[in-house]
Amino acid sequence: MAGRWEDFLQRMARLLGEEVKPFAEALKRPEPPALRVNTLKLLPEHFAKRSPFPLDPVPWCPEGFVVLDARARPALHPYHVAGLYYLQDPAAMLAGVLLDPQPGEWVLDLCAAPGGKATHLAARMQNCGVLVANDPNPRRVTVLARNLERMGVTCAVVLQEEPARLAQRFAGLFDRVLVDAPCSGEATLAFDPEARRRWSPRTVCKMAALQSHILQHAARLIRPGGLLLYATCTFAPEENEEVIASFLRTHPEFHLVEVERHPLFDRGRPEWIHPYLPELARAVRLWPHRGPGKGHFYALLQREGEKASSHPHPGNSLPPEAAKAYRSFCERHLKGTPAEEGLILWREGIYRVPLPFKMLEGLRVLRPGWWLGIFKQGEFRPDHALALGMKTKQAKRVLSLLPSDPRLKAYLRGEEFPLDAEEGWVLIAVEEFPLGWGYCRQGKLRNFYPRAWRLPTSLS
Ligand SMILES: C[S@@+](CC[C@H](N)C(=O)[O-])C[C@H]1O[C@@H](n2cnc3c(N)ncnc32)[C@H](O)[C@@H]1O
Repeated sequence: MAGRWEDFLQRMARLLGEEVKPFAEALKRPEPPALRVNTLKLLPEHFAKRSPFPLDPVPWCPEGFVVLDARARPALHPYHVAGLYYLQDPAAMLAGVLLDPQPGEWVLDLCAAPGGKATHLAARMQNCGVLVANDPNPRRVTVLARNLERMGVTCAVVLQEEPARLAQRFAGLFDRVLVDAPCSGEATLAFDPEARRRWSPRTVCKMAALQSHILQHAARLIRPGGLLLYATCTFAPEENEEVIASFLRTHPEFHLVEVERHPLFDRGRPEWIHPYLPELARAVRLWPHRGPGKGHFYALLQREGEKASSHPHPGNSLPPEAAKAYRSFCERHLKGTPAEEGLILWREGIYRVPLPFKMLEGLRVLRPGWWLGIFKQGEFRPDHALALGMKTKQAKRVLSLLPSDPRLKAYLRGEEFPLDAEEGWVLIAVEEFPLGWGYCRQGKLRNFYPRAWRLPTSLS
């Protein structure tokens, strides 16, 4: 671990003095897993009652808990695939709390993959409004789409774009924007050899330039009076206070917002940069040696002015044959239609879009909205995202399994099993939480659990 780790600690010692010792120890200590309960599925207090693991609340996030049993493997529990929680560093949970998006708003997560913070934003919005979740990295954006799906997010558009292209298309439209910027990742240096290999003082400078570039485009996306949250998981003042100071110099229409402070929050450090800008103290620093998590920097900015106009509504453009097939599926298998407005047909998929589809023309779109199903040869076949975005009480036929039921693991491994039921689609659930679809025919359940999500057979 020598070399870059030592260089990093020397830099930090110049800032922190004696405090660098507990800081370095905390960075090296293995962190217990932490999870954020998905309030789209259940309330934190209800989860706490049924949790298979002992939990300790995260002090600044009502949905967040640290798992107290070091042997627990929450990623392998069926509640995880059912989207009841997202495994997330406690320090990262503060983004959703500080930005605090409201139902009905238009929210943009500009650097969203793999989706820890985006899924939190959607839950705070109660799936109501528009969440544009964007990441330019093609591999990471696929994981982002999958995580949004697993968590039952139905208000998201997933894009793979450069911030400049979004700024041209959506200028001044968003109520809140999150820039969880790519950074030198100093919070991960102790346990991530790849982050250590990449880290150097030059990387810090390069990342600072990229962060300023992203922020500049983010600023154009915010409506008057809207909020912009800047976040990093790194400690270097060059990537934190300096980026914000230079942003404020070139964007006088923004100011730093004083956030409600928890005793474990440290303030931003104006004294670590030149020229001295006292309001930088309004930023928040979380340190690994002072509370749970590996540390983060946050700065909440507000654009001056008042909201001027309301947001455009999506229209319906579903061709009649596709609409007929979708309705006939809903009549036969569901109690009502989960989505009536904003229906479109795009690349054989029927989606519920949260904004006018023409606003997405020419952009690299992964998901224009909630994927309801495929329309092919006159038939509608439900998609996995439909299952995860609905409630079991909305389906006519549900196979509800306990976590200990061997059929549950068989389902997650993609296996078929006998089922004595009428022919048709069955919503498979762990207790009352949907996991996916099966199709029952001739006493057997055909498995429609997506291949990419299946448990390896070795995990029996
Ligand atoms: C810190 S990670 C985001 C983590 C994510 N917000 C979460 O909570 O799961 C930073 C992300 O920025 C993306 N990124 C890299 N360059 C970018 C750019 N020029 N514009 C926007 N995002 C970028 C990376 O692909 C990466 O996924």
